[in-house]
Amino acid sequence: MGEISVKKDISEMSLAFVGAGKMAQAMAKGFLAAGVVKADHITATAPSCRSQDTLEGIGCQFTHNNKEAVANSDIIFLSVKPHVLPGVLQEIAPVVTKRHLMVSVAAGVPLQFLEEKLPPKSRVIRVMPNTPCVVRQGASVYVPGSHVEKEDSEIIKSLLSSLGYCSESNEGMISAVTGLAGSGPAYAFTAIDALADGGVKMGLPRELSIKLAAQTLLGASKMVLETGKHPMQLKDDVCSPGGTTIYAIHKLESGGFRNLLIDAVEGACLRADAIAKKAK
Ligand SMILES: NC(=O)C1=CN([C@@H]2O[C@H](COP(=O)(O)OP(=O)(O)OC[C@H]3O[C@@H](n4cnc5c(N)ncnc54)[C@H](O)[C@@H]3O)[C@@H](O)[C@H]2O)C=CC1
Ligand SMILES: O=C(O)[C@@H]1CCC=N1
Repeated sequence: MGEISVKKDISEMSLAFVGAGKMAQAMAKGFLAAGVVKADHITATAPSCRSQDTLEGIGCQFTHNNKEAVANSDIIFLSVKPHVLPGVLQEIAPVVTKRHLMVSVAAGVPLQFLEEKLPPKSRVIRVMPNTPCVVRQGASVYVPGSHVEKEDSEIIKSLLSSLGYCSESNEGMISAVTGLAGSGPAYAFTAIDALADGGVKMGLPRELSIKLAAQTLLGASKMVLETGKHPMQLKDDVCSPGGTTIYAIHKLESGGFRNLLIDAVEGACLRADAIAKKAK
């Protein structure tokens, strides 16, 4: 019953994205693809007109007026860059009321900072999404702030679940989530491009090479999620004794493949922590 009534409510709610860039567009398109929000219930704001055509093209409203967009909406996604957020919070704070559920997707900006810049008792949720939510294969985590009610969390969980995997977490984990899942699509895109380069080097046409690389990562990911088997067991199943794969794995290990990926997640996580320190 809870889920049905929450979904019914959401379809009547109005959403504003303050900041109309890549993350906002990915989420807006994902929500529309999922059918959880009506296009004309979404407004996005930005100082320039760069994303106006794209957003209006999918039926959303676009404006340069942050305060007006906030004042006229129920759920506000703060989707500007972290360094822009303090100024935006100062600008919109006078129009934020009990009506509003404020949702920040900004990497590294702590809940305490957000709550301090908004009126007392503002309902604030911190989310770390990723861009694959545009195809409803996102991976996101949300952390409720001090004044968030159970129904607020349910609404956000329902919205984010429509974009892919989502779970509630605590703020101590969010930098690590950022390093792994928020930034992670960029590692995967780089891996796909590099694998495709390998195919091209060995004579495959570029288009086929990219398709094979992307589908191979997609298939491997689905096997991990759907079989429940450990990734290393699945890896062993591909490595025939004395076969081709174990020669490739040896190359990857010699080049520090795992260390590099661990370093990548750590690097992004530490950067998120550094942004958080600056916000204090
Ligand atoms: N791109 C990604 O994969 C992810 C981004 N995020 C977070 O999402 C937020 C936005 O990132 P992106 O979309 O990548 O950046 P972006 O640069 O594509 O978008 C930022 C948007 O904010 C607008 N903007 C700038 N100043 C503004 C102001 N004063 N008022 C209203 N809008 C303003 C820009 O015109 C632009 O539309 C960041 O805080 C980032 O940490 C979180 C997870 C993943
Ligand atoms: O690179 C960034 O800072 C943002 C946050 C996570 C993914 N993109």
